[in-house]
Amino acid sequence: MGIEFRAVGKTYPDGTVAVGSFNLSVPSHRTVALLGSSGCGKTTLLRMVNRMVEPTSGAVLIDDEDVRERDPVKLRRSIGYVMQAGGLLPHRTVEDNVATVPVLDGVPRRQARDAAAALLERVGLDPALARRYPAQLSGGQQQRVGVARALAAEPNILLMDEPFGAVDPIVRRELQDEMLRLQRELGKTVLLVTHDVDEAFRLGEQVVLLKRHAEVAQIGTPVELLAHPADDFVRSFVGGDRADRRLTVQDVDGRRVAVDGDGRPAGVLA
Ligand SMILES: Nc1ncnc2c1ncn2[C@@H]1O[C@H](COP(=O)(O)OP(=O)(O)OP(=O)(O)O)[C@@H](O)[C@H]1O
Repeated sequence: MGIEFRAVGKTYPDGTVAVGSFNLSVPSHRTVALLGSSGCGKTTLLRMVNRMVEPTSGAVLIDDEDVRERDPVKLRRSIGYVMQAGGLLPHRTVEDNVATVPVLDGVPRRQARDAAAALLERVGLDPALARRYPAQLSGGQQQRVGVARALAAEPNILLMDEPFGAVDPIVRRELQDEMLRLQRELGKTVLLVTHDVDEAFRLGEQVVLLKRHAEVAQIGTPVELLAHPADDFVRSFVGGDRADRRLTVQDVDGRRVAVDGDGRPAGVLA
């Protein structure tokens, strides 16, 4: 399932221009990261895919069909959506949070709960946590539940809005690794929003770096953005001018060690 943005614009009723005119093709089974500073329009773009926000110009297509042709409720249920801090329902248990959409879609509750238990395991959670409420979980566990919930309706498309933003860097890294593992197994079409360069580079096969009004500064693989930044804005955003990204090689007793611009070792070359 591919997603296409065709000259999409969004001006909110109060006159705020969130998105000028945005074009992008997200191929099936790929992970594309929308990267940019706060307020550049990332969330607005993401929400136009599942019609939580309607564009004021242009169109969003899924598999060549304009999403406006689709019933918004059905469309939303058919697309996984992972929000910052999990976005869980506080008064429902973990298993019921995960089972909510399948039950709405007509799956018997018992069956949906069994499927939820399997999904919790799949995202690396102990099924014993299924009966807890979200507040009884750590931030990282809540975010894993958020991913399980988004996967519960077996969507082909997964939208992720700063999904791992609310946890410390170590847990964040674990969640990113888990996401990469899951994505290798599942091969969903993933559109991810983040303001974190490292997250975009770790998870995104393609990275779309945005300026204000969702103007595209550059689209490319992480390697392309680092090696061939289109301009100073891109170079500065991706850290090409940052000492901790600039590596040199030093010979240490016959082994080649990569050292960053501040002299800290970054790794050993094989
Ligand atoms: N409902 C709304 N009404 C008016 N303006 C809005 C609305 N939602 C967002 N905006 C504005 O549109 C612009 C883009 O917002 P958006 O949330 O898409 O950006 P973002 O890149 O996701 O930012 P962040 O990373 O801070 O969430 C901002 O200027 C924001 O204030």
